Amino acid sequence: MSIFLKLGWYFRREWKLYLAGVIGLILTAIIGIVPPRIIGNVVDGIDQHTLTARSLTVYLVIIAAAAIGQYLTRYLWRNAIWGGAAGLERTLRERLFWHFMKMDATFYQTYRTGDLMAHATNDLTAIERVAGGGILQFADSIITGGTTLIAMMMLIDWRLTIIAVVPFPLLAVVSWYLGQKIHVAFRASQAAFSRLNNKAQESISGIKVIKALGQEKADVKDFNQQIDQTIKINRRVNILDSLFDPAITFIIAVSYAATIVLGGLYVTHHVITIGNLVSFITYLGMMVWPMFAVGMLFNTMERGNASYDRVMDLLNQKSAIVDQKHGLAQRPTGDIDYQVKQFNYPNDAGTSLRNVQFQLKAGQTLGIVGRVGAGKSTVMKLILREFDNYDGQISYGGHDIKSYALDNFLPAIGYVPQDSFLFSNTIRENIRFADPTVSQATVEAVAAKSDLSDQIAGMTEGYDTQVGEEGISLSGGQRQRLAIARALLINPELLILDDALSAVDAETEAEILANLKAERADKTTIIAAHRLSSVMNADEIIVLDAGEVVERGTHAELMQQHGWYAKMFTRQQLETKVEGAVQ
Ligand SMILES: Nc1ncnc2c1ncn2[C@@H]1O[C@H](COP(=O)(O)OP(=O)(O)OP(=O)(O)O)[C@@H](O)[C@H]1O
Repeated sequence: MSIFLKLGWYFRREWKLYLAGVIGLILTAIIGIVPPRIIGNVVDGIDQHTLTARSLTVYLVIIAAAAIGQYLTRYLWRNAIWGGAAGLERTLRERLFWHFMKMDATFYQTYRTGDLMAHATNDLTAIERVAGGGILQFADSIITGGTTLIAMMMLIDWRLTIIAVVPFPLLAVVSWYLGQKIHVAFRASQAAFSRLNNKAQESISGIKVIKALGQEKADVKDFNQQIDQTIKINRRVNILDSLFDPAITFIIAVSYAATIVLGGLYVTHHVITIGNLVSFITYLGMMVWPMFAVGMLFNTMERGNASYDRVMDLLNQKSAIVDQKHGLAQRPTGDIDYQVKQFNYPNDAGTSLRNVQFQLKAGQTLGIVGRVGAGKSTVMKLILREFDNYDGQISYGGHDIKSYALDNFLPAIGYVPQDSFLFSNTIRENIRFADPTVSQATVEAVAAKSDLSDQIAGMTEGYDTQVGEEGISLSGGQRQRLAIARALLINPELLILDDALSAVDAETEAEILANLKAERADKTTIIAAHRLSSVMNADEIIVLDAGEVVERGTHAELMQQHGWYAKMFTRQQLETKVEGAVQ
């Protein structure tokens, strides 16, 4: 029953719809009493030779009117209750999707995509069933069952009714007992489905790697094991499910047997007429569905309850990134002051950044270099507010970045990581993703700055070329350039290129960087790169090692320090020369 309380907020919101549904159900139940009673009268009329053509016609008209009445009332409740269920599904889907949009990087590190998809599909369906089928089963078992019972008692015989309902409490006990077990089993089954979903999602996304490493068989074996495990867990739900129906059938059979024995005795002793007994047995037949409804209701509620708890577990997860209620509503501009004393990734004991400090005037360029895993991306992630749990302060335009409203802060930053996500859409739509209303001329201008125009011109479909899922039909370099064009479209105050030109050749990279310098004279840029020539023109370069700044200065200053930068730069220059000579 608790799921109805948990969904109380929705039923209160949609009370008019549900009231209409319940009224429809009550009317359907009341009208449903009429035909069996009429049939009983007809039987008595035949038995007592009192049935006339006129009374038969009246009976037929009443039955026809009852049928038409039920047609209308059924239409009323179906529309109302199924409409209500669809509304709940919509509300929960929207809420969950919005929640996904707001959650932080830690959330996505904790939950896997397949798991989240399972919550958004199977679990929401189970909850929706409570507001549709569940309400119907609840109302049916109480309204139809109750009305029929009253009719049996008032219109036929109360003693016979009591005998017929003696086995009913057994149904409540069985339903309650199995319902409890189903709750636990169904939660486990949904969790198993999540794992399976996740496995399928990961295997499909990673199919190229699986094939390249010849792991198809091993992966199929792993998948089969997960299927077996899921089926094993589901089997328990099925067993519990299949215990319901026979229990109900058994209880009904006992009721019928008792009714026929006692009813037969009453007829022979003239306590009730044969017509009454026929009506009574028809009413008892009408009790079958409400009794099944009781069983199904427990089942629906427990499934809905288990799924509701799972979805609520997700919705109750709070993002660690707090968007200030009355955050600064302005676009960040001006100088950046980065002062991070220490940063550890959540759930990671190691320190990822220590004493990283730099100041960047509006329009300047900062280069960040260092070996693999030195902390270059981490420096950027803190500016992008992926994590807020650092010791220190990062200011933009004189204000702590945490004091800006996220909706104003993030759109001012153009972030291009090494592997940008592209949507399965056309090149044009990917470029103007941040503003689908911009003109073709604007799209072409940013494509030109990213040195992508010639490449697009060479494609048969040009800007209408579909890039495929995650941009699969483009080369690595084309994907990177498209991502840069997409970031440039918003003319960001701060452009962050996180190894975003690693897949293009040095010459093209130099061209793109020159374009950016010319176009973005008053805008700030941060470039992290492994190829040191990418940052040699920066106003300041910092060299990171194990999360700490070990060298800093301009290119010329760093070359004079004869440290990691100077050594690396010389080596890379030599490699370029050797490559050039070989070609
Ligand atoms: N989400 C995360 N959770 C825990 N640790 C992380 C996370 N992301 C990165 N790290 C760790 O933080 C350290 C710095 O990683 P980061 O990605 O900043 O390095 P990087 O210098 O950008 O490396 P690369 O040159 O390979 O891109 C690494 O040791 C990495 O394992």
